[in-house]
Amino acid sequence: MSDYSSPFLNDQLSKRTFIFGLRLWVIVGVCVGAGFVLLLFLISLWIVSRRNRSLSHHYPHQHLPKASPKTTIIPLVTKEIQEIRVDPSDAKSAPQIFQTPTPFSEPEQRPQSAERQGFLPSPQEQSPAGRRMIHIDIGKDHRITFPERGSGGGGGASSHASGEYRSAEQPSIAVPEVSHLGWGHWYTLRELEAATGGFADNKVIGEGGYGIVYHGVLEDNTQIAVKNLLNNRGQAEKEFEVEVEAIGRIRHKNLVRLLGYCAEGAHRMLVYEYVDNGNLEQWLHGSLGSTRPLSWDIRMNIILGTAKGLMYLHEGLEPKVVHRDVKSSNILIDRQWNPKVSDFGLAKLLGSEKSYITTRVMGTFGYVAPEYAKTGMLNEKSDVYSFGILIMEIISGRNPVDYSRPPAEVNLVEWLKNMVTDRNSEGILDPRIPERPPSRALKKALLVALKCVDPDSQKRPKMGHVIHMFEVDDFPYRDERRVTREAGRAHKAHFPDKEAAEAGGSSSGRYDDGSVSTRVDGGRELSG
Ligand SMILES: Nc1ncnc2c1ncn2[C@@H]1O[C@H](COP(=O)(O)OP(=O)(O)OP(=O)(O)O)[C@@H](O)[C@H]1O
Repeated sequence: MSDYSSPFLNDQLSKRTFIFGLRLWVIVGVCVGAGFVLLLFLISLWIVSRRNRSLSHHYPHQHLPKASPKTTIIPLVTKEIQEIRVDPSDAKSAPQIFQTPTPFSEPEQRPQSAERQGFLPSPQEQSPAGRRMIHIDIGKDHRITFPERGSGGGGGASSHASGEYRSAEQPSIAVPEVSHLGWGHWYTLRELEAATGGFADNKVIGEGGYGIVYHGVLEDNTQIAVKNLLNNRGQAEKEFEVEVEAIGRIRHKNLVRLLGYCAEGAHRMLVYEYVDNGNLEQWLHGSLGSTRPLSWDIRMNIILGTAKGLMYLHEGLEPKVVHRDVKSSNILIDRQWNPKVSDFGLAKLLGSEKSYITTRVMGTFGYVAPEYAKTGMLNEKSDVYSFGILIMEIISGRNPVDYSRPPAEVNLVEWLKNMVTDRNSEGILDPRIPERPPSRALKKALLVALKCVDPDSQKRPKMGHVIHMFEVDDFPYRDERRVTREAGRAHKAHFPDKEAAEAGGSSSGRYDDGSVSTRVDGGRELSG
């Protein structure tokens, strides 16, 4: 059968056809080829349509410019996205997206959607040179372009900001040249060197636990404080990230504003607004205060402003931010005597309604809440405790712990409590305060301070309550008794055993306003 059909098939295929006299096998070959090409074309069409469908699923608003009001669009990128980072150590890394706390009380800053934020990465494209480009829109007029670095070459980023353009082909550096983050700037090392005279010694403002702080002036004459982190210390790099992510977007007139940061090679720097009137420690205990002591009104303004800054961290953000190192050197003062809380390096984000067990206890001796020091249990009430110590420091002009004083006065809380129980509130006042404050105002401030250092953290007021107590004018009639009662509680915070020993066979009775009196030391009365 095959012997017969083969020559027959050959004959048939070799016959000439009417199409240009071509042989049949040529026509068949052309048809098979054309069919194959058509098949490939259809397959590619199918793949493209599938890809489009998947994109429209992930980024629906790109294809739905006007979403129906009834349609809730949940973008892939969440509302909290505020920062994009490229890991300079990994040439192939994709931009990473971080979540940071969302301020509640600033609706105009609250991101409405990833679309409004302009954070949606556009599809990756091919550059003319064949390198992959990643474009990220970060605001109305801002776009960062990351060329993917090839194996041999350095990468860079171009930024288009309000007409400004920096070419991606500029000198090969390993990180973005200048970028406008959603909340601030990515500064280059070069820019910060230029601003600080090459990090000159005469530009050093001070040195803290995490690095040296320099004063700088940017090209546009903006004054800045550059904190150069010692990232060779394990903790500093971590603190850097915590600080950047936690406070980049936070805006409040009583909080020092982070303008941006620099991360080039091993360098890690934070760039802050420059606050130009020293810090509270310098005004209370340093040269600034000895030449021009702060008035009572200024001190009260500093207490109230600091309370407002802390209240914003605790009650105006979700998740809330616990400062963890409230102290006088972290309260900067501007020319209008407004306080600005600085140094969020110790800040740790907390989920609402729960305490956080920290990996290590941090903070500054003399300001640390007893429960925090003992257990590492941390919540915003630890800040309230430190704030209570700060009020005492501001009123008395004394350091929280001062070993140059007689033993009974070394600890500020103990000394202050003794002064209160001896009904000598006036003796607590910093003798350098030019004018004596009204007695009522002094007692109110002492009462609030003592409430803040209550040994029971649950009984400490929230910062919002603290502000209320300062602002309302209905200070309790029997204020003296309340102050001494709080003094008793404060004493227990530091010296629970000593208190019991001192009290010995103490007796107690109840006042008609519900307060309880305790007799100690053979007759001296503490109300509590
Ligand atoms: N934004 C700023 N504007 C002006 N001065 C600043 C600014 N930030 C910090 N300083 C000053 O720089 C110095 C060092 O500050 P830094 O916060 O690093 O350390 P610290 O608060 O003294 O100690 P710690 O690191 O233990 O908190 C301080 O004198 C501080 O007042």
